[in-house]
Amino acid sequence: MESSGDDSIRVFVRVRPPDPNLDGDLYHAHCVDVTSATSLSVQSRPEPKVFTFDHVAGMQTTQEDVFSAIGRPIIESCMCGYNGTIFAYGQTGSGKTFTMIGFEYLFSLINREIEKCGDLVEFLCKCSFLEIYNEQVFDLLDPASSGLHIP
Ligand SMILES: Nc1ncnc2c1ncn2[C@@H]1O[C@H](COP(=O)(O)OP(=O)(O)OP(=O)(O)O)[C@@H](O)[C@H]1O
Repeated sequence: MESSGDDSIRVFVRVRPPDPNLDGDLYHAHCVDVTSATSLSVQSRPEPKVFTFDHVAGMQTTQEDVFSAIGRPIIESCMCGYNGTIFAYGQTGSGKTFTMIGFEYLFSLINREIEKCGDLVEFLCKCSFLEIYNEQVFDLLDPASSGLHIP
């Protein structure tokens, strides 16, 4: 999801390629077709169901493509003082972690600002990894975490 510009929430779908370890028929079986840059169709009877989103990225999409479409605009608007959230949602193994990893661009923009402004600016970056599983929130950076309380 992307929050920036005119729309407060944007929904971006990434269709992941099949696991290369799957054997023959399973590898080639699929039930989702990307029909345009904003729609996909899911096989169902009697006819496929079409869903539309702000953006649909097919199996060939690279990390760079996803980053340009989602990460870069959010990071740039954060550097202008706006709040931004990228939230990955999907079933186990659907590629949330794979898609979200990589923070270098944010740090390169911070370094650029520091070089420009020196001591006049200060940046604070915090990072947390949380998992919501079976309606419980886990801190993935704290192995002792056993379900965080939400007030
Ligand atoms: N677009 C992709 N292209 C190639 N491999 C992918 C892609 N997306 C995910 N994978 C691979 O699929 C596996 C599962 O992905 P990942 O761990 O990111 O899923 P997840 O949604 O974070 O799962 P979980 O909810 O269980 O943590 C990993 O081995 C990852 O490398």
